[in-house]
Amino acid sequence: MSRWAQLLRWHRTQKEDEINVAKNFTIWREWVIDPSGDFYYGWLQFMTLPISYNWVIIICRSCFYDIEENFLAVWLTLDYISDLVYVADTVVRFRTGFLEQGILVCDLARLKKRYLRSSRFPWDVASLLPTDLLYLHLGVHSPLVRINRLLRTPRLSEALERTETRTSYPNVFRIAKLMLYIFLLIHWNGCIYFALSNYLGFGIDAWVYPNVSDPDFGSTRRQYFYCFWFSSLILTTIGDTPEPALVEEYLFMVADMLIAVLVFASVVGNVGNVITNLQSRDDVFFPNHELVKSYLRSRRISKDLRKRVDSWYQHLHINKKITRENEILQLLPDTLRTEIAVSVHLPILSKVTIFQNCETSLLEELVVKLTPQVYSPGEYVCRKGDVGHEMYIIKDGKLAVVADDGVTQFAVLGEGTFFGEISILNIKGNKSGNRRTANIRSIGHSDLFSLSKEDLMHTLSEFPAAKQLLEEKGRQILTKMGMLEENLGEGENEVKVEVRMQQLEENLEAQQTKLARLIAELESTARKMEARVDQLELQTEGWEGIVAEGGEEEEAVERGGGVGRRGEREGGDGEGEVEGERGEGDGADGVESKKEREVKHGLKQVTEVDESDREESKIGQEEDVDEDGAEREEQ
Ligand SMILES: Nc1ncnc2c1ncn2[C@@H]1O[C@@H]2COP(=O)(O)O[C@H]2[C@H]1O
Repeated sequence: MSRWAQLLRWHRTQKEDEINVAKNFTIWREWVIDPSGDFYYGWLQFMTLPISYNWVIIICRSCFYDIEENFLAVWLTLDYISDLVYVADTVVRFRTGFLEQGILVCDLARLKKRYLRSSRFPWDVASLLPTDLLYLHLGVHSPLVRINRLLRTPRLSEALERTETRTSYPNVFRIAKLMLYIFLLIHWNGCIYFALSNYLGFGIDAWVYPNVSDPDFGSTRRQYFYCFWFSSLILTTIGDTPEPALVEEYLFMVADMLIAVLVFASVVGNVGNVITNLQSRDDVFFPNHELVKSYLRSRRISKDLRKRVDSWYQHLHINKKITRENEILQLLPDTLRTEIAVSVHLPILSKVTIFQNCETSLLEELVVKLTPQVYSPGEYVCRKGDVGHEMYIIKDGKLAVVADDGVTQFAVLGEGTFFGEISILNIKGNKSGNRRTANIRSIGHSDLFSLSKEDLMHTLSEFPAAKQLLEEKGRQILTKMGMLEENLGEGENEVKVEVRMQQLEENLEAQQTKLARLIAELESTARKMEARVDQLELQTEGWEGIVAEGGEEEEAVERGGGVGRRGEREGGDGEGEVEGERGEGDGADGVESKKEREVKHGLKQVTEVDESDREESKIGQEEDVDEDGAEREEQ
């Protein structure tokens, strides 16, 4: 039974292994390199080795036969290792992704197509051509056939560029890069000098390399270092080289001197650049001291004040304090700037008592608005009676709340505390309004963060709890100083009564307007009623006439023998209503007497007037109800 179990387990592990292998294979097949990732960067760094090797060794082996012959096995091994790295680099090239609309393209077919079509591809292929096959024809001691390997140099430039952007010391790196180029140039020049000497004949004159049969100049090491020294004398324009005697020697010297001019110019330019960069970095980090100094001199500022300025500068430089952080970071996007500010300042801000329990979002909002400031010993940060424009948070140092004599200290404020909030918070009952309530003096050097009134109010408007805390602390200080209005409650009551009075006056005005409208309406209704009564009287008279004539007409119709007209006339209920129903008839049947029409018309008008009156009064009532309702709400 246990054997079966073992067999089963073995089978299961076998299967798992197979699955893992398949998985790894799939991962490899889909493996794409992010050009901004660490792997790619590491690979570029690695590529500098074979490229540098080829740059240094190929020429060296070609010119110094001893070096070539004595270490051939080493060179051949290194050659083919470097070739393998080149092949691997080509694979990396095929699998390096690129960004399309900000997204990394991982489609291998597209990556392949892109590389094949790129301008780099032919050069990479050329750098990998198996030119070593020429050894068969020229012999194995002809390393110059591998010169095509130098065509991978753009990879070296890419690696150096990447390092320059990544390193924290770009200026040091730039100088190192320049030195590397100069070394390479001197090396190549030294090698060519040795080859030329060999061609012309060692020791034929003072200019060429001395005779190699001389034991002092025969060793390989001596040969190389002599040539390197000679080359560096020419290329660094130090001179003091033996006079050339042959045309070839002159040509070599002329070419070298032209190159030397370029080298010298590029050295001076690059070093100058680095110094300027360092200077401009200092200018951005610290305000320009020289400029301020000359300004102070030209304005004949007192020695004492100038000394204070100097000591402030010294303090900044010695303690590496940066006062222009916001300016330095202003080119960064908001999110990055906030993150940097948070990581730099948040630990200090969260030490501040009032901000300790605040939400992180409030702190993050505040942190980007902080401006670092440095105060020297004895300097006043604010003076009593000044208008307050900002509050301060103490990052480092001690400050004293002092009396007007500048000596008597009421309180000492230390790291993590804040001040200057009272005059910017508009605390109710603050007798000093927006004026500073005290003098604040820096005891030693102090690092503060200032936060402008606008920024603080804007942030606090979204965080009322923090505002209350700040106000509470301010009120406590004001109460201690006796600068808070005590009859604040009475004052509030006065305000309330005034508001109530105003409301009452407004209500009264509204009522008067309404009354005037009602009176006007009443008058117009009375007039209409009078007119209606007159009309009714007139119509009643007409009515009587019709009734009298109607009897005669009916008699006449009956006498005519036609189909009679049945007329129904009903007397109204005092307001007068007439309804007529017509039957079928001919000729004179439908004829209405003039008087009858007049009466009908009159009655209709009366009815219309009556209805419109009713409508009006109804609307009037509704309006009244509305206004009453609104008024009640107001009250
Ligand atoms: N007795 C005190 N103790 C601590 N801080 C004070 C004292 N008096 C005044 N301050 C602070 O000093 C600041 C001076 O400016 P403000 O009036 O704006 O706000 C004041 C308070 O923040």
